[in-house]
Amino acid sequence: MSATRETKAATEPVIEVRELCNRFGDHIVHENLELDLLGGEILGVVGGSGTGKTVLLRSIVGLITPASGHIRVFDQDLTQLPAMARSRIEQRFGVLFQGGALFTSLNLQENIAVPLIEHAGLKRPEAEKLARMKLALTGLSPEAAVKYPSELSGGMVKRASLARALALDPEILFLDEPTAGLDPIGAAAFDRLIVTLRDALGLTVFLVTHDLDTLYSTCDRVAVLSQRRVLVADTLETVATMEDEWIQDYFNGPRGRAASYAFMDHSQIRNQE
Ligand SMILES: Nc1ncnc2c1ncn2[C@@H]1O[C@H](COP(=O)(O)OP(=O)(O)OP(=O)(O)O)[C@@H](O)[C@H]1O
Repeated sequence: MSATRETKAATEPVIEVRELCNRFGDHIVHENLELDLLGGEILGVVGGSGTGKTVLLRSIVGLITPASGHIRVFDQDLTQLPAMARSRIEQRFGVLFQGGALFTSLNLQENIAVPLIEHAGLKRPEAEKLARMKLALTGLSPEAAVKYPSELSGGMVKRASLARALALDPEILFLDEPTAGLDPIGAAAFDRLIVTLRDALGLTVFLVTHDLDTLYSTCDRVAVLSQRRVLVADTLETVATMEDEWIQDYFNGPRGRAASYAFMDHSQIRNQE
């Protein structure tokens, strides 16, 4: 856990994934995968390329139907629910996809107004007013609200996409590689924004990332995907000491050590010197 911010105690699981199997033809991605997401936590999901992090996220949010297994959210098994009931639960999710997935033909406030009109039944002027508030929440100015995605920097696109993910006041936020493509300063600012929003809005966050700085600066726990399952889900300190080749290369290779050192508090650094 980062020494730079206070840990908010995670409580009961809000998502329980059990015996999850996903396959594409002969290619088995997950086999009896088990994972809990605890209320109020930021859970980092890491693993080598192709280990199925995005497939796991997409299975939970309902974009992939698993071959078998159970995904219990707020004590209801999504794999057993009729479509309407499932959709009601999914409306409590906000998702930031890789690349942002904004509509290129709409400006930012129109983009964020779409879910407010479609799912919350708001009229366009109210929806766009609320959209501007959501944009402000993610640090974007009123001037940015009338810009089109092509007119924005990568960091602004990420913030706007986050504003859209927050449009319907979700309880659980899913982020797929939120800092990919951002420069280190933009990425660090985005990391801080995630923690601030989690604390201010009481969110629970499922965060897929390769970014070690993001893990150290935001996550309460880390889940490592390997060999078609979750190898371990625990605090960074515990995970980083596990005797597993990928974990050791990732957390204790040069980049991992640099990230860990950067987020240690100074007394820990002094004790090591
Ligand atoms: N729609 C699909 N059809 C066929 N195979 C798929 C599909 N979606 C994902 N896969 C395969 O499932 C595996 C896991 O993909 P996934 O995108 O979840 O990996 P990942 O861990 O998120 O990787 P990365 O870190 O590179 O983004 C990959 O081998 C991928 O090719």
